[in-house]
Amino acid sequence: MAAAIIETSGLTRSYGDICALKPLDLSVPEGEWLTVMGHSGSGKSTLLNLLGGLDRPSGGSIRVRGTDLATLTEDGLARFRRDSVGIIFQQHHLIPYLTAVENVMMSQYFHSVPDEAEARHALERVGLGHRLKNRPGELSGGEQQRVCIARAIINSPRLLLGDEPTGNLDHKSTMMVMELLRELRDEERFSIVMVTHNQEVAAWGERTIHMDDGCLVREERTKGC
Ligand SMILES: Nc1ncnc2c1ncn2[C@@H]1O[C@H](COP(=O)(O)OP(=O)(O)OP(=O)(O)O)[C@@H](O)[C@H]1O
Repeated sequence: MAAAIIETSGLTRSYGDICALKPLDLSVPEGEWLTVMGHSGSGKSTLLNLLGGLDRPSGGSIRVRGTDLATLTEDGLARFRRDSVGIIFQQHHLIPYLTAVENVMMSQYFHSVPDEAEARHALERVGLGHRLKNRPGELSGGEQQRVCIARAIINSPRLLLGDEPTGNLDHKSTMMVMELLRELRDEERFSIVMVTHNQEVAAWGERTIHMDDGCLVREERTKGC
């Protein structure tokens, strides 16, 4: 059995008197593709934000590759986000007046040093070698999401988090993005945790957990890709 990349114990998150995440024990083996499903408001984004070090737990522990995120300082958490995770959201959050390659270089700037050749290479890997100089408004929704994937993988993260990354895409673009994620994951062997409402998207993962009212209520093995 592979070592765990994620290990949570009694993990909780409350916002005032709203308990968005109730004590959660979750273990994700290195290399697993895990899907998170559940109704709106069931705590999926709350969990993903905690795993990505974008938010801090109210209680319990959360270890990613052995590091207890609750013990990190703000700087330590920023380093964790920079070095260990890549995150893709439903909204692409690209800078509208920068080209595709400049958008990827902007994220390199926060990681280390912008390197245009490396940014071009990342865009070529996601099939956008011919759209390097286009701005987000000139790209389709699927292409914009591929820029986001290039941006998320530029630093070779061990964990890729997706919060409804295909939520705004039509079926064809969704399948292209999923195929791309599968290829990249086969090459890089990173782990994936992906929130989705789409059963077809969930089938690409190896395990699905179902959330309801802040609790993990059920899990199942899925087909995998
Ligand atoms: N910053 C916040 N402040 C207050 N309440 C919040 C905050 N973030 C989330 N919540 C509440 O926590 C609960 C879980 O929210 P969360 O966003 O995790 O749900 P979700 O399953 O991702 O929903 P959706 O599918 O609609 O995105 C909800 O009741 C939500 O209103």
